[in-house]
Amino acid sequence: MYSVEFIENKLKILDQTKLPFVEEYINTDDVERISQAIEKLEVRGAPAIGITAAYALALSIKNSTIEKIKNNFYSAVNRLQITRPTAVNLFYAIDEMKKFFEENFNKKNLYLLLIEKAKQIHSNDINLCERIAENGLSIFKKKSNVLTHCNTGFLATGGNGTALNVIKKGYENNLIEHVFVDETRPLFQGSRLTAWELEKLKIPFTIITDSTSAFLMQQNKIDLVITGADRITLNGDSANKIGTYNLAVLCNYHKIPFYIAAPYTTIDFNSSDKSKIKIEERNKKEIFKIGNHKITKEIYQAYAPAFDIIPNELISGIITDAKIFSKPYNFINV
Ligand SMILES: CSC[C@H]1O[C@H](OP(=O)(O)O)[C@H](O)[C@@H]1O
Repeated sequence: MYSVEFIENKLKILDQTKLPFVEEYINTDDVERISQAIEKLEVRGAPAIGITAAYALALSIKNSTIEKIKNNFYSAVNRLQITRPTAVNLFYAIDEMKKFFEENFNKKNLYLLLIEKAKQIHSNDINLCERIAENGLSIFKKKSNVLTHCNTGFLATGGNGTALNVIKKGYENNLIEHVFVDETRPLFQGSRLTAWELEKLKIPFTIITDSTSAFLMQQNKIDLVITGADRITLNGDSANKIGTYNLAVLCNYHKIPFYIAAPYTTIDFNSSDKSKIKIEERNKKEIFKIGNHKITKEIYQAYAPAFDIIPNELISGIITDAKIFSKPYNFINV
């Protein structure tokens, strides 16, 4: 299974808002519909939205006349660029596709070439996921109880995932005792998506509320924490799902290793530190409801940042496709 697949000249998106109860797909070749799928988190996860954008850019010229190719392509660039601001993988993929478009603009079969480029970005991520998982094995000093936050499995990537793929590989090597899964409010990527993936993988897990992690740490029930990232700056400051900073601070207090797993496509080589990271702010209504069920009055004030920032000093190691980086982090020459 994949979060997204390119089949019969359309993008097939597994609608993650319907999981874990319904496996329903969005089949489309329309850039606007794909952009909305990213904004509504029907497809989500830093690498997955980059891959999705790459296919969308190829599809943007699928039925173009020669005269309209440039306008259609760059309109799609502009539309996709404003979908979600934090995951740098989105902008990495857009830049890769733009460069390829400009280099091959005069070629007759440009649409097919762009599709092949998008497929290359997709298959590259499949490979990066596996290398992250292999590199991550060394973080397990014994059979461990692991806590993770949000969703970082195949639903969030083009392959088998980042942090959740490290957990998968660890389990396959008899290094995982149990996985604690933060539900991850307000959109429940943990209790809906990570739980669904771990069920499929037959890995033992327990869902907890986001506020339970501290109590588990206090009882010495967590051996390590591993999460993903949406943007990592050159000095290792990292943005990830809201609530990750809480975990990093707790790990520091309880002397529990805190790891981040991410491919190089999540490293922002243009940003020196956390001051440069733009945090997506979502509609406050996402806090006021669970699914379609309202839980309080929408007239109330609320604040819904989708991510927070983990300063590099709280990160025990950053597991990438190249290796595990340690402090002091410096990704300039990666
Ligand atoms: C492997 S990247 C997963 C990353 O993306 C998630 O954010 P969202 O669900 O809003 O796309 C979360 O930050 C995960 O760590």
